[in-house]
Amino acid sequence: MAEAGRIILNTTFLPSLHSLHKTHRKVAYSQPFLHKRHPAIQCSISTSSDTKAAAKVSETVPWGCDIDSVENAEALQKWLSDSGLPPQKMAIQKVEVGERGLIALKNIRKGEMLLFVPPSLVIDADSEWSCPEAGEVLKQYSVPDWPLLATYLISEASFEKSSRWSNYISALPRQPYSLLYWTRAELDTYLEASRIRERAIERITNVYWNVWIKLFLLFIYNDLRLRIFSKHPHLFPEEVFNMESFKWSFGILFSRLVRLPSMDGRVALVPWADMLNHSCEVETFLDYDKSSKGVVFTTDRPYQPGEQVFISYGRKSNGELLLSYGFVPREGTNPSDSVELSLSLKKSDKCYKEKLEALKKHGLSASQCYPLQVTGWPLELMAYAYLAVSPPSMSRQFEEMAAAASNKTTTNKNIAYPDIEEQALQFILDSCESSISKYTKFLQASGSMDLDVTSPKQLNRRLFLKQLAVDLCNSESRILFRAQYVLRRRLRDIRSGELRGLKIFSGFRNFFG
Ligand SMILES: C[S@@+](CC[C@H](N)C(=O)[O-])C[C@H]1O[C@@H](n2cnc3c(N)ncnc32)[C@H](O)[C@@H]1O
Repeated sequence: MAEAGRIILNTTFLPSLHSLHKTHRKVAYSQPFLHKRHPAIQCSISTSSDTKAAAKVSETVPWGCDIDSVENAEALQKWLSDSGLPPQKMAIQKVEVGERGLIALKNIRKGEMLLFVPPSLVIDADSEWSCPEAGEVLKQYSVPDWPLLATYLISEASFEKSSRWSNYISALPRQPYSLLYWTRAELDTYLEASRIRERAIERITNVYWNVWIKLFLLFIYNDLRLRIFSKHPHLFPEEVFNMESFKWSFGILFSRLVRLPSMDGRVALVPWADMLNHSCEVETFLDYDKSSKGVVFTTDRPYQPGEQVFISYGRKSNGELLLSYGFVPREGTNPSDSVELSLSLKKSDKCYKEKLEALKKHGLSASQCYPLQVTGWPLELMAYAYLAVSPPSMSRQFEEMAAAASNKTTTNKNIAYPDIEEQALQFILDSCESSISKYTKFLQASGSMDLDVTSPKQLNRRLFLKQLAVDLCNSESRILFRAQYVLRRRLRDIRSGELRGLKIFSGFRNFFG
């Protein structure tokens, strides 16, 4: 699950998950159906109509809370303290950035260690189930961590108060902010200009619509249903384990799961720590501290009482943050922001076949996306542009260009062909401008966009989604405008002959510096 692995919080902690298991508090387990389970909503799978999809959006699971509910978070805080969380220098509060977050109660120094969530309060693949038979069955089928945890969360949620995690689950958002909750129609309408739309559709596809089943076989609901749930309906009743409840649990995992790279990539939910919001201005992340035996992080700036404390979810673009976590940082605040620029070979190219063959040899295709940043772009992008514009007389260099265009090869990327440099830069500029025109069209239309709503609640949601889309488009188009400016200037210089022959553009990584 490379994609899922890429979007989880950037952190390394907990030396052994088996040690977590050992220290788990003993709980009185309930037998399936001795306790009444809370059914999740009934739903059917439909891909046929956008109207149906839009109607389904209001359906939510019957557990969790409103995304900004502080009452449930306070109950969580109390339960955590009673369950072994040591006194904290922070408290959960409503915040301006991120709905709820952790606020400093006292002065916090730079370099101070905070949190100390003990292993017994961490949820991972070894956590004990309120319905142990269900856990056993998933283990028998060797279900990987992501779908296992998704199923675990639903199972525990359905046991309501009899689950030891009921206070935690009650404080989780009923509808996490995630593109998973955007319908196909909403993605089409709001993210028309951004490449992130395709990524979002892929992700939704991964989780619900089975198109990438070969790649993510064990990670999707249908696979679990067909292979496991249908064979054990008494343990996994469909009124609890259905599309809607999986959408919720995957939404929770995408936005709150913490990676444990030092544990061979194992993953965990860390109550309390997962109340920390992301800031692009901090570098600190969650970790396991062997001496204090808890999940901690070390501040990289001081905080005064009342200030919100942040961690980093990793160096991600605004699009990636929207995709996984459902928010877009303020424009210009994210140094890791990037936009994907799509480049394609021209079908009319006399050497189309040869170029495509060379690309395929290096794992590339006729269309490739490369990330543009406000500070520059990868050398691979320039190599692809050289290949795309090179004439038949350069066919012997196709191989070298294709190799340099691939980030899978270690060959020299720093190639330069002064004779075709102008065409290559013009080729990139054309792609940039075609992308810019899509953004401009969207941003112009967004002012008068028909939100197509039938209720005030739906209006709020659509306004919120539209604002996210506008923020993303503004930040992505800002990068494209910067690239356009630099490319035009460079072309003007080349054309006016000032730079011709000087070959000073061999290193493009710091192109904008
Ligand atoms: C790990 S949770 C953090 C706690 C969360 N704010 C809550 O109330 O449960 C991640 C979620 O917090 C929100 N979030 C985190 N950082 C944010 C930020 N910088 N701006 C806006 N929302 C943010 C997003 O909704 C994200 O999906």
